[in-house]
Amino acid sequence: MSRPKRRTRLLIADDDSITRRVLSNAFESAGISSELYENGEDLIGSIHDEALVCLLDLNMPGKGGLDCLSEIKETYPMIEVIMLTSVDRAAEALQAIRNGAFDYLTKPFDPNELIHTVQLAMQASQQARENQDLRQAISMPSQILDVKGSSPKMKRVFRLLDRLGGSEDLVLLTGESGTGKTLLAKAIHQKSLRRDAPFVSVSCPSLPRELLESEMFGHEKGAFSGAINRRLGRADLADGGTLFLDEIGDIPLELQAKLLTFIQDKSYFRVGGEKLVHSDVRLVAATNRDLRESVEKGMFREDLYYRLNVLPLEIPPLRERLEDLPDLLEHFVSRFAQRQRVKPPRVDPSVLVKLRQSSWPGNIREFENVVIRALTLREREDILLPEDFDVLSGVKSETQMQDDAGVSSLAGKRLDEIEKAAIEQTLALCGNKKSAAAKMLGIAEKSIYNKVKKYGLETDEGGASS
Ligand SMILES: Nc1ncnc2c1ncn2[C@@H]1O[C@H](COP(=O)(O)OP(=O)(O)OP(=O)(O)O)[C@@H](O)[C@H]1O
Repeated sequence: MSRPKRRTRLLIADDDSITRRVLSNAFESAGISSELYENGEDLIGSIHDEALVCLLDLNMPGKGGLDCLSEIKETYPMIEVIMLTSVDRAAEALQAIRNGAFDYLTKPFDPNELIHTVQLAMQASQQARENQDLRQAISMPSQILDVKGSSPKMKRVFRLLDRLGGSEDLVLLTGESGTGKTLLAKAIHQKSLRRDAPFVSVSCPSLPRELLESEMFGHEKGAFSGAINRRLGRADLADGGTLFLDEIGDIPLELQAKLLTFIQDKSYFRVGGEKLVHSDVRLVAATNRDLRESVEKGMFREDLYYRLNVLPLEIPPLRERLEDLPDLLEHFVSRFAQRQRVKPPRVDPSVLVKLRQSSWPGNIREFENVVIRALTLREREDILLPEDFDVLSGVKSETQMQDDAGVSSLAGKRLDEIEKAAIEQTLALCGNKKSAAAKMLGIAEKSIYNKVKKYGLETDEGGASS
């Protein structure tokens, strides 16, 4: 899978060709490529949302720098604009700052100042985008959640869920990967009085400790190199709603004390901050680890374990509730058809007989993926047949990498190629959930993030929240 080529991040408009050349050479030598335009109209006509910074000559014929600035800020508020001007027009440059420009530079340019200012503006723009991404990670609970299942084990879960929804207490969801903990966390939120406020999730193991702390609790400007602005954390963003702490069993030991205080008082310090911040959140946590065992191994604080374990809710693995398969199958078939805007195919009764034969180690996530694959590749439009699921065994043997045929076909291959293919296929099987894929592959979640980066397997998966 090759990544799309990144578009140029710095756009420059100046009607003077010598200035354009000087600027372009200076940035080139600093490793920053730029796009050059002779006037403001051309720059505005070519601007794109991957641009981080625009350098605009204040005094261009036609559309001047100030006009361009207001158009850019209106359409792309996160692109930073730096004005280029002569010393005698400083008053106009100040007006530009008041209108939202990041800074201004006077001709002749000092190359170091030029590059430094552009780098700062690029960081600021990137930071603004990250903050926006963070806001988008908040899923407003507008859709009705379809939690399926009619097995006695799921009926018990639903009964408990009804009782828990009304309470404000922390709920701990436990269960294997793919059993539906995230979906149930959202259901708990929807059943609560906080349902119209945000549901915000944070995935504990996907980031190194420092970043995770900043992701959860935010940071103040200057907290560490690169922290050029205050950044809100997920705890801030969940104010009034529910904060879902996914994979809490993987939270680094050094952060557990801060989390304990947060759970008890709902207050915290942003990284580098001195003011105690309060957020009115309801907490739901999830783990697929045995936390008791982690406590015994010294990897999890005992006080935090007791604090979390007040309202535990165990979600059973799919193999213990195969009675749910018909409901789940019908659900995924009709959802698939809805999304494709087609009539759902009939399901041959022997499909279920076949599906019952698996133990579904990847639980509902695996089941969902298998059903979607079968629907996509099915022979006949009007009916889903057991043969359409033959791909099922193929997928399994690839991911388990256990069967002899698989092993012999690997002989002589480069190890990194095998690793890349294994990761790619397992991610596909797990709906691009890195945590689930890491578990299946028996590697730490941090490693899968590193390897995905190394092999260029980045996808559109829901960032830190998944
Ligand atoms: N009871 C259910 N009814 C319908 N869909 C379900 C049900 N349970 C899970 N799913 C679907 O299965 C997929 C996996 O569920 P989810 O992400 O909630 O699992 P999880 O336990 O949080 O996994 P992980 O531990 O790996 O994060 C999702 O697409 C979810 O919508």
